[in-house]
Amino acid sequence: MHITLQKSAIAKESSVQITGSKSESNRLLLLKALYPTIQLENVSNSDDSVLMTEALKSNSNFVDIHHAGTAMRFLTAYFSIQEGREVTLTGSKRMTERPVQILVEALKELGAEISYVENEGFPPIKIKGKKLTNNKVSLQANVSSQYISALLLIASKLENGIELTLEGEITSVPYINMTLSLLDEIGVASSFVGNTITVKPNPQAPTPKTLTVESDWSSASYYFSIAALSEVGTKITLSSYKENSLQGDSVLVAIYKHFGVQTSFKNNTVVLEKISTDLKPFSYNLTNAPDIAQTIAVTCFALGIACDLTGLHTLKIKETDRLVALKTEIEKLGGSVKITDKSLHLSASNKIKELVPIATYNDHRMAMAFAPIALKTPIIIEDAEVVSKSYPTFWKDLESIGFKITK
Ligand SMILES: O=C(O)C1=C[C@@H](OP(=O)(O)O)[C@@H](O)[C@H](O)C1
Ligand SMILES: C=C(OP(=O)(O)O)C(=O)O
Repeated sequence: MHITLQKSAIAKESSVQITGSKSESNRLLLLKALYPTIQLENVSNSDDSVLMTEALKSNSNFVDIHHAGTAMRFLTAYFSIQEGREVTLTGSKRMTERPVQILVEALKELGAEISYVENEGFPPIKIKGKKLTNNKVSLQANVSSQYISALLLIASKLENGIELTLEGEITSVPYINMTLSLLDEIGVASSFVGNTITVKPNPQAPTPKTLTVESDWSSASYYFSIAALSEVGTKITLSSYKENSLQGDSVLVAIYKHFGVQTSFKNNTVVLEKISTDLKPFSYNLTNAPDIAQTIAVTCFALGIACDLTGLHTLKIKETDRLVALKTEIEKLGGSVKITDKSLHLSASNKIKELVPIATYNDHRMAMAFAPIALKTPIIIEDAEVVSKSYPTFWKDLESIGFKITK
């Protein structure tokens, strides 16, 4: 479904309720499968979390998790410890191009039995669930933190826990800390010192406990962008958020100050207010928050300012090669972008072409990141339904704050 976003202006004051964090949800869903006394509230309604829930419930020996990267990596670890079960785990065509070798090798070091069904290093994989008896493992930490979180999520169910040595520069660190914090909330002890993470064994179910998932900060990023492109005085209230988030993408609060957006926290909500139009070029290293790269690049383009984004080495193996996708689509709109395999440079420009069809490459974040352009000029978003990977009600929520959308 291709949609057209007419040139829009949003209400002076508006509010949106955003679904739970998909990262927190997919961790907690797995932990709930391991420790059923946990209860969850505000679980994400994203496709990725629905797929995770279904995969954990299913007794089938064939599990397809479509485009869900965290589900692919977390379930690889989960099925490795389901003694006596054999599962073939696969996903979309793109998923069969997203590497899992580092995780598979680490699990094998712990004693897992996993084989590749088609291409060495990539899904589909066949997992024979076993009791894993080793507890020491080292792995390369600069490709995806999801491999590390996957190991940590099952660690407390291993006889001797885990002692994990991280090699090389550690990428997406806040996601590792999120995993450890959630383990802590259910009573699993861990430490992260230098490049070593230790998780203590804990076979016991925690005393019944309800955990409330904070809403998704990556989804909130599109509203930061909308606020940045709106008139001074525009206010958007998002719920349910807290000031001390486990989600690294909450760094948006600091980043969007640069684009004139002031953020305040009030009773589980976050209020974004556009307060100034003083604009300067922007530089930032996004190693800790890769999922907001597209949002920021498009904000800068729409504001007409130059930006230098670094630390983007993980973008090439996400839903699509996001560096190439950003360059291609921003240039269709009239911008000028230079990329390497880990950085993006956008030149300042002051014209945006009208009614350009933006390709989304099965990537929810391409669709959502480009939508705020409609505040400047009409735009077409192709295959707009991709947003359901993380934020199924995105278009409805945009309409509710004043975007004019036609099919
Ligand atoms: O653990 C997680 O929930 C995630 C980790 C990040 O991946 P990488 O560590 O591969 O960068 C992030 O991009 C992804 O959307 C979610
Ligand atoms: C990269 C993402 O997800 P995943 O790796 O879980 O597919 C994302 O949501 O931006």
